[in-house]
Amino acid sequence: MNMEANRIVVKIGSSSLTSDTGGLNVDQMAFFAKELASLYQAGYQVLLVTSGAVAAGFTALGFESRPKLLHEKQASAAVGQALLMQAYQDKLSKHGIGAAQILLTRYDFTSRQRVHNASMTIDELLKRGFIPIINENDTVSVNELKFGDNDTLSALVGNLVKASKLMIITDIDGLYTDNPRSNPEATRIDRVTEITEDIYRIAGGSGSAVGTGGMRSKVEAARIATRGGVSVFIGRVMQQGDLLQAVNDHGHGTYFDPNANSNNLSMKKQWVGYHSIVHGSITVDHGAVLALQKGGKSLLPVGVKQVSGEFHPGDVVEVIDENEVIIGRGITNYASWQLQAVGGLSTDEVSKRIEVSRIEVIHRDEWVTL
Ligand SMILES: Nc1ncnc2c1ncn2[C@@H]1O[C@H](COP(=O)(O)OP(=O)(O)O)[C@@H](O)[C@H]1O
Ligand SMILES: N[C@@H](CCC(=O)OP(=O)(O)O)C(=O)O
Repeated sequence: MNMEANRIVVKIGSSSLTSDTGGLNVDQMAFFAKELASLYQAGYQVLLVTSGAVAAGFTALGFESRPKLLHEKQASAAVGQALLMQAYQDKLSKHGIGAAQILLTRYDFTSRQRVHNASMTIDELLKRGFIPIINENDTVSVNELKFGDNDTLSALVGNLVKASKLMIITDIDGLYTDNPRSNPEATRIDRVTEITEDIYRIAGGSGSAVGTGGMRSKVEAARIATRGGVSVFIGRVMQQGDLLQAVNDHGHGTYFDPNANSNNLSMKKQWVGYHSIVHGSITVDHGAVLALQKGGKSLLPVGVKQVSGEFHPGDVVEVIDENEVIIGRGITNYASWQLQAVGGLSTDEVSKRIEVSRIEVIHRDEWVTL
């Protein structure tokens, strides 16, 4: 087993750690600490992505239910994050394991230098036998509190550390054909080999009273992680030993196979596809869509129909088809004004009109299909 094959990212949602009325469920925290310890003792390097700061903190601040306003949630997280870490440190120490806090924002992932630094810190902690405990830096992170995206965060972390598995632990034993809370006829899907539009559709909207992401954001996380070559489990861990069993493919939940074509996306492609800031968009014709999606080809000016936003060579742009569906992202070699002038023209025509360092609008090595 190489180092990365040994790495497991476990994501635990608010609903598993806190009560519906807020506040930490200390017994649950002790239970999860034991479950994490069992992975650790089995020889895995364990990383935890935990939610629960807002849910842990809002009652202490005097709110009766999860607050709605951003600054109220941020204040709750400031209180709750400390409680959360204190509880993890306390419970993990009973198993002789040290806990380290890492708070990240989506913005941190947009900088390759910050990503690199986070990755080096994590490596060092793992080398020294600590469990990195990661949460969104809620007090400064606007997007997280708007979208409750710790599911996405766990996928980004899984890809960043090249984990072999991402275990998304929630209050339900997997993805069902419909929300089982509203439809008792719904049945569980045990394995997903490809995340299709249908899978998204059945994942529906957001979930419990304390959580925010719901099943949809978990499926989205599964898509990002499987795309990066990471196997994903979404499910429930209730009895002692369940987590290790789930890691060993016998869990109560849904397994998502890693994308066979992912070839473990390089750090650069991961950054382009999932972390970078998009500066504009390029609409392309049907032929270009096929060339990019199926043919593994570069985007040439001839396929460009429309350009929006202002961007420069080296910026990341989104590519959309004529129905405005996003098909991927890549690094552009053209400025937006250049592309506006030569979109739709043949390569010969382009070189007669403007000077660019590379004739491809987006080179296939700098392209990620989404
Ligand atoms: N198709 C589905 N299958 C399973 N759960 C679903 C589905 N659609 C919606 N849900 C809801 O998603 C919830 C889990 O999401 P959430 O409450 O955000 O959990 P967490 O706090 O663990 O992130 C479930 O409790 C369930 O109500
Ligand atoms: N970072 C936030 C996560 C918010 C949240 O509820 O997320 P989740 O339970 O994963 O849907 C927190 O710690 O409260």
